[in-house]
Amino acid sequence: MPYEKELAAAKKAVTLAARLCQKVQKALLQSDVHSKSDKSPVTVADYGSQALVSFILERELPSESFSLVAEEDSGDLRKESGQDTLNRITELVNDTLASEGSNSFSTLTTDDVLVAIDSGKSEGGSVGRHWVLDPIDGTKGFVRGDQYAIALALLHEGKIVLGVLACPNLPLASIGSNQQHSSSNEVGCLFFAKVGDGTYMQALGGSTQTRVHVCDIDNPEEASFFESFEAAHSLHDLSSSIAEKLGVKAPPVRIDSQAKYGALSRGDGAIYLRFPHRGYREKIWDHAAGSIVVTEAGGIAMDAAGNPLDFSKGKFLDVVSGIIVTNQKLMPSLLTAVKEALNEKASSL
Ligand SMILES: Nc1ncnc2c1ncn2[C@@H]1O[C@H](COP(=O)(O)O)[C@@H](OP(=O)(O)O)[C@H]1O
Ligand SMILES: [Mg+2]
Ligand SMILES: [Mg+2]
Ligand SMILES: [Mg+2]
Repeated sequence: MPYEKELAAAKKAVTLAARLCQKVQKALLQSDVHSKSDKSPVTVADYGSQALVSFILERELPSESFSLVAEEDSGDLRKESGQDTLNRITELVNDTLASEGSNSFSTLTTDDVLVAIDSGKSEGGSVGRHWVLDPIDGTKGFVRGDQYAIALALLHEGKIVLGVLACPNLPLASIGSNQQHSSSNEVGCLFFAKVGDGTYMQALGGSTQTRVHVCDIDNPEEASFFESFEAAHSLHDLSSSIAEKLGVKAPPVRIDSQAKYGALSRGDGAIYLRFPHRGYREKIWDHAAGSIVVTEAGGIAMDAAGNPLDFSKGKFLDVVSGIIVTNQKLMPSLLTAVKEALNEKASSL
C-alpha cells in the first residue's frame, strides 16, 4: 500500500508530540509563553513538538530525503535570552522520547534540538515530497486550556496524500450541538487519512480505529457550523450572515484549531467557515492535515469562490476571501450563500 510506512511514522511522531503538549498544558507557566515578531504566541510546547516530530520522522524514514515545511524556527532560541527556554525544551523532548520506552537513541543535546527545529525550513512546492507541520495549531486555545491540534501532512507532487491530526482535548464522543448526552467523557482523538483510503479515528494512544464520515445532512435547517474561537482569526459577522442566508438555525460552535476539521470529519457539525481579516495570508500547515481528513471522510474544502485548495505554491495557501468546508450535498447552496453575503459586504463598504 502506498504511504503505509509514512503514515505509521507520522502517527508515531504526532502521538509523541501530543504527549509532550499535554504535559506542558497541565503545567503551563507564564514564562513558557513567548511572543514572535508577528505577535502570535509560541510556547515551549510548540518548539518541543516541532523538534520531536522532525526528529522522529527522520529516524523512522532514514532512506528518504527529508523536507519539512513547519511553522516555527529557532531564531529566538539561539539568542542569549532564549537559553533557559532551549534547555527546558531539550529536557521535555528527552523526557518524552524516554517515555516512548525504546533505548535506541542517545540523549539529544540543545544543538540537536535546534537542528531538528530548523529542519522545518523547507519551502514546499509542487515537486517531490514535503512534510507539512503545525506543531501546535491553535496556540491561543492551548494557552487558554482549550482545543488545539498537532497537524502533520505529506505533500507529494503538489497534492496532500496523507494527514494526521492529534486533538488531545477533543472528546471521543460527538461535540455536535444537537447530540444526545454521551456517557463517555474520555478526551483525546487521533484522526488520520491516506489518499483514496478514507479517514479513521482512534483514541490518542489507543489502537482500535473506526472509519469516520462527514454528516449527510442536506437540509441547512438541521446543520450546525464551526468557526474560530478567536474573532481576530475569522469574521464572525460574515459567517453569521452566510449561515442566516443558508437557513442554518443553530448558533455557531466556536473552537480553536484544526480540531474543527476533525470534528467535521466524523459528522459532529456540517459546515466550517473561515474568513480571515483583510490582508491575512493563510499558511499551508493550518489546513493541510485537516483538509485531507475531511475530504477522505467525504467532505469538500474550497475557497470562498469555489476553487480547490492549492497546497503546491510554497508555504502560503492563497485563497479567494476565505475557506469553506462542508459535505457534497450542502456545498452548492453554501457557495451561493457565500457569494451573496460577500456581494452584500462589498456593496456596503
Ligand atoms: N489574523 C489572523 N487571521 C487568520 N488566521 C490567523 C490570524 N492570526 C493567526 N492566524 C492563524 O490561525 C491559526 C489558528 O486558527 P483557529 O482560529 O482556527 O484556531 C493560527 O495557528 P497557530 O495557533 O498554529 O499559530 C494562525 O496560523
Ligand atoms: Mg502560530
Ligand atoms: Mg496553526
Ligand atoms: Mg502553530
